[in-house]
Amino acid sequence: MTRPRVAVAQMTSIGDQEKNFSTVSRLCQEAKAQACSALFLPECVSFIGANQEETIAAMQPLDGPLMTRYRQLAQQHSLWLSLGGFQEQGPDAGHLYNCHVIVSAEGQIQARYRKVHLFNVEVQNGPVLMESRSTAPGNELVVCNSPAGRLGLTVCYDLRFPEMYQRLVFDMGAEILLVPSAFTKLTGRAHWELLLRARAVETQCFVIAAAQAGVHNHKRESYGHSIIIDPWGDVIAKLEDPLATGIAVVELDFEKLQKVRERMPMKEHRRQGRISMGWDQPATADEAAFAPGSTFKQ
Ligand SMILES: O=C(O)CNC(=O)[C@H](CS)NC(=O)CCC(=O)C(=O)O
Repeated sequence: MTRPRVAVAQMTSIGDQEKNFSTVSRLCQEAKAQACSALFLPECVSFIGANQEETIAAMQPLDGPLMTRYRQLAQQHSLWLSLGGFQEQGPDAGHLYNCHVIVSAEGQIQARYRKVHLFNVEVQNGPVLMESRSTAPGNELVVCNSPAGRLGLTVCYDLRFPEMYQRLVFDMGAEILLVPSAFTKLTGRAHWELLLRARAVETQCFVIAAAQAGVHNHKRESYGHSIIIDPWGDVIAKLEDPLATGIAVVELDFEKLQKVRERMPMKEHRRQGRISMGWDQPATADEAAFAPGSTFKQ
């Protein structure tokens, strides 16, 4: 059985697309030097602005010059890239999509997922983040085949909405759940690893979570702790320094995934759609919350 070798990245994006691009370029070299077939990068990989105006000014369509350069980078290194969050030109001049893009080793866009759950939260003793002021939500679930396995795409705050992961895995066949993030320091300390391991255990999937780390500007600081978890919930890779820029490399053991799923066949045991909202209510059909939008192309 195959054991795809993959890398999870960690970085500190800033308000300078050129500098972030050269950081990613360096991380690609490292991943290639360690014989990886795929590199997973965090949310806001190409840019983190100091305010919403800067972020809006950074947005580009996926066929624009910046994404074209990231596609060339993937091709040059013959490496699959998960660009965990790209400021994609949105539905109007004041809104972008927080877009997770998968690029193949040939430099083709294989899938794009627009973040569904937007982070409008006043973190206690932390920042006030109102993502929906500048970001329009997506409304499609996306899975995508890759040499590493079948990927389920999500972004950051989505992590707190487990029903989405259930559908990506049990209805759409994902084997690796991606959660590229820019978690705040405070919420990260409290919930990051707990939630990620829970998603891995309850879906029997690998979870790959590339994180933004450290100080981006005078207002933003991220928790770091990029991590890869296996389908039993074991942590199999993390950055030695939870705030450093770099990668952690691991081989994904699909035999273990198969064993975990065989020994506890949760997909078969699932009774979604056969339970009612009360003892005196009839069981109703499972209503689709999202339109499945698989962009699987292979
Ligand atoms: O603002 C941008 O440039 C890009 N978007 C983000 O960084 C988003 C929204 S502010 N961050 C999160 O979702 C953090 C979630 C989080 O920390 C939690 O769930 O606890």
